Amino acid sequence: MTEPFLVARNIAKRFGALTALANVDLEIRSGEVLALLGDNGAGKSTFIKILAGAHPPSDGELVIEGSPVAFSSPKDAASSGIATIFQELALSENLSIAENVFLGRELKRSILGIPFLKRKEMRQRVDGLLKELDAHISDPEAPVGSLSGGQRQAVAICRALNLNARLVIMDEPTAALAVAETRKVLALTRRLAARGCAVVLISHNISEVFEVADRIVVFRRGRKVAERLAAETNHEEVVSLITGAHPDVRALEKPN
Ligand SMILES: Nc1ncnc2c1ncn2[C@@H]1O[C@H](COP(=O)(O)OP(=O)(O)OP(=O)(O)O)[C@@H](O)[C@H]1O
Repeated sequence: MTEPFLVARNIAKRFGALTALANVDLEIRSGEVLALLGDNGAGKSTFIKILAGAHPPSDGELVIEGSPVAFSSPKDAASSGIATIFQELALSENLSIAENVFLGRELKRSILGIPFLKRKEMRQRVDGLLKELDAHISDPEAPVGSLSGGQRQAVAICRALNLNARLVIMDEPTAALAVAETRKVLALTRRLAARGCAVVLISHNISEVFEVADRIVVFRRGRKVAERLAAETNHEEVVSLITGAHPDVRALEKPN
């Protein structure tokens, strides 16, 4: 088996007296969609915020391709190849797709000391990424504000790929989408993995998770309580792992 892209070892996060995460060990592999499931408050968001450099862990370490990393900001995580696509997407409504994809890192050339944007090159790069993702957008010059929810997800994914992301974390990407758009975003998720990215997907929709995930990890009360290959589990078992009715979880949670 290939080396994982990222290993989380014994991760804990405390907020004052509250333990949001404890003893989380997890491997995230390139080319794989890993779904993170768990009830409200299980610790999923806290965990991805640690991966994304938004929170430092209270304990434990993250190791990327064999080397320990310590992020002090989301920028640090981004330079290690980690991109997070939060539900809000953080796109600029009145800018075009290419402008959004290159925001803050525009390609420029200098003529007689005056900087000019390399618009054509940026547009070509974005067209290439959209094509690779099989995302059809009829007018790439249109402002992002006029795009559908699924198309916006595609733009956010293009931005991540343009930053050379090796791990893309998607937080409930389909929560606000209609059925047809959901299908497209799930297909995009698979294509990211096929391209060699590691993908972590947070979702509350178990059927959707079975459509795209290779592996399923369940968090409960701040702990990782189960890890399964999607092909070796089923909807019913996953529900019982989330609710704690599963015998494995009951054994873990039994008071000493
Ligand atoms: N910044 C914070 N300060 C204090 N407590 C926090 C903070 N962030 C999260 N928590 C607490 O940590 C625990 C885990 O929350 P987290 O948001 O990670 O869960 P979740 O699994 O993502 O849930 P949801 O699906 O509702 O987003 C909760 O008890 C939450 O109240």
